[in-house]
Amino acid sequence: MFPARSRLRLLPKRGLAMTWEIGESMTGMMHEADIELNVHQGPDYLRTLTPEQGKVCEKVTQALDKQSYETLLLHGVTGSGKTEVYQRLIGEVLVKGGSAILLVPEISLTSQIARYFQDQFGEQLIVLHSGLQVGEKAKAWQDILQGKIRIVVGARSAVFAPLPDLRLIILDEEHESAYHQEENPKYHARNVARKRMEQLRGVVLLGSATPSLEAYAAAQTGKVPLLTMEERVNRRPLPPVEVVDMREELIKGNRSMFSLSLQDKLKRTLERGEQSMLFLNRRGYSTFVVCRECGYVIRCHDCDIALTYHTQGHTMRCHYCNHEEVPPRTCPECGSRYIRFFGQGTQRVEDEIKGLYPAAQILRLDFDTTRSKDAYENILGKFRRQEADILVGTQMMAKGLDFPNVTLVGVVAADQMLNMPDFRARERTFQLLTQVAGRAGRSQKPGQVVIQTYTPEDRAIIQASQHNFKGFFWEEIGYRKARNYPPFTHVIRVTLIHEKEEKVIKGAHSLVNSLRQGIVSDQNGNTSLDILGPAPAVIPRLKNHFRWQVSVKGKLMDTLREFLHQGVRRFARDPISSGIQLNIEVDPLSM
Ligand SMILES: Nc1ncnc2c1ncn2[C@@H]1O[C@H](COP(=O)(O)OP(=O)(O)OP(=O)(O)O)[C@@H](O)[C@H]1O
Ligand SMILES: [Zn+2]
Repeated sequence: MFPARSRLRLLPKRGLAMTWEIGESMTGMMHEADIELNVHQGPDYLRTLTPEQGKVCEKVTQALDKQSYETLLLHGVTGSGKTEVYQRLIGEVLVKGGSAILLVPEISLTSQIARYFQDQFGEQLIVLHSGLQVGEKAKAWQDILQGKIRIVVGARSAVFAPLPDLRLIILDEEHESAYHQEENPKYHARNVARKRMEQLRGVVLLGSATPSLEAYAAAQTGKVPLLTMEERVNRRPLPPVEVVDMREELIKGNRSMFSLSLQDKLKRTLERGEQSMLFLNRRGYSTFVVCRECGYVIRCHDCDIALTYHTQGHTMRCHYCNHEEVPPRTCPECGSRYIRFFGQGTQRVEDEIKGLYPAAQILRLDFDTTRSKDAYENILGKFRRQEADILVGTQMMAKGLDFPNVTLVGVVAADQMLNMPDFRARERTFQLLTQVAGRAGRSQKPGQVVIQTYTPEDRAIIQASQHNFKGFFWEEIGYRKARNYPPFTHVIRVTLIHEKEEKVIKGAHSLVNSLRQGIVSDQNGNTSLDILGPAPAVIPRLKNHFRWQVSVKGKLMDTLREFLHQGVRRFARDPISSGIQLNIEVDPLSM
């Protein structure tokens, strides 16, 4: 039923003992030593699908057979074996003469997938990503066009791969914002996939353990069929998650960035010779203001967005509406003097671990250590080969990775992401925590997870610690509705960019005025459109240019587009607008 594989090769060590079907014809071709190995690690394509995997494959195959366009959403918990499902489906497509694209959000994940698929697909598969040299890329496209390549695995831009007879595009980790290209040409890989499959009457499969609110909402309305895998492979349990209240650590006199519990678990994991992963949010470009005693975070009254602290001017600002306040000396909630400006780096985490466990081998995976071309692969490769005990990193290592020896996962500061100045901050936090927790205990050894936070009562943290996606979805969707945020509305953001700050500020105000003129209200003064700002952008100054932003929000995209279009035309007639660069983003993924 599945394509014969062209050559025999043993898989890299996975250390999994499970039920394998070993085909007769195969055992005959192997040496005894190999058979021994394969009882444990056999070729992937010989795996027996779990009943849940089987059902999902069946459903998608039916969609493929219809030869009409369809998008399906696969919600499968971490470690439920989505990769295996993708492999079967692609095998299926190949047998029927088609070709397929599998997208992953980050380059670092392509090699793991390629390794997983290599034995079954061999030379018919290619990994495409923006890290390829021009020559390599040109050669790859030629091979693709000539039909030598039938499967493309890659990051975002691989969605454009010109495969003949394209039948299936899979987006793994569909919730990831990396699928959205923010620079010109702006696009979202999901939308490109959809368009291509509409034209070719094929299937788009979105997969994730933490689907985006948008995708899951579409599934709830019945627009997109929902497929689920609720259990991990071999019924392994999801790891228990301990939420540590960092306010109490302070009371205990522990000023380290690691709670006593996390310190203890790290030590024991090291002693057992197992591996740990420690997560931190990406280097903070925004600092929020928190009370270390009660966990209170200062937010904008109108937008419910964490205020961002600016050293310059010693002030806090809302990046949606530009509300500004002086940071309080004492906590408005509990009166404590422990008001702090928050933002920590991976480097500090590494240093502190070295202090606590001098013998531990530590690897760091973040923006700074992965600038060179092969850095990701090198670091992850070392960790996979168990040449290090602890991997410290940002969310770039949160998803998809499958390391059997990782039994402890620690989230150093869950609040860092929760308090990003963005209405999606809570959704992002839930996704990150769930994904991160999903890295632990994926093999026989049971895993455990520690989440450190100043706000253990936050619903994103509670639901993630209970692995409760549905619970989180319904709470969050209610919040979005109450606050009129997407997916109930659309947002278009205009960023004004110029060398002179004064000009940008004047321009931004002029744009708001121009937009206001276009607001039509009903007899009761209600309008279906909202203007947010002007306010400095989250990154207020970039490459020596000042940046301010104005956003418009409304229920209907067409109305909103037209409204903005008219407003920008009026703005263009104001002399202040000359020379100001406008960057317009429709439904931006970060705000
Ligand atoms: N049918 C199966 N039988 C045995 N092992 C399996 C089967 N399917 C998958 N596995 C193994 O289970 C582990 C988890 O699978 P996989 O990495 O595909 O999970 P996932 O659903 O993609 O998780 P995540 O969302 O965390 O990336 C892998 O080590 C994989 O090799
Ligand atoms: Zn505000």
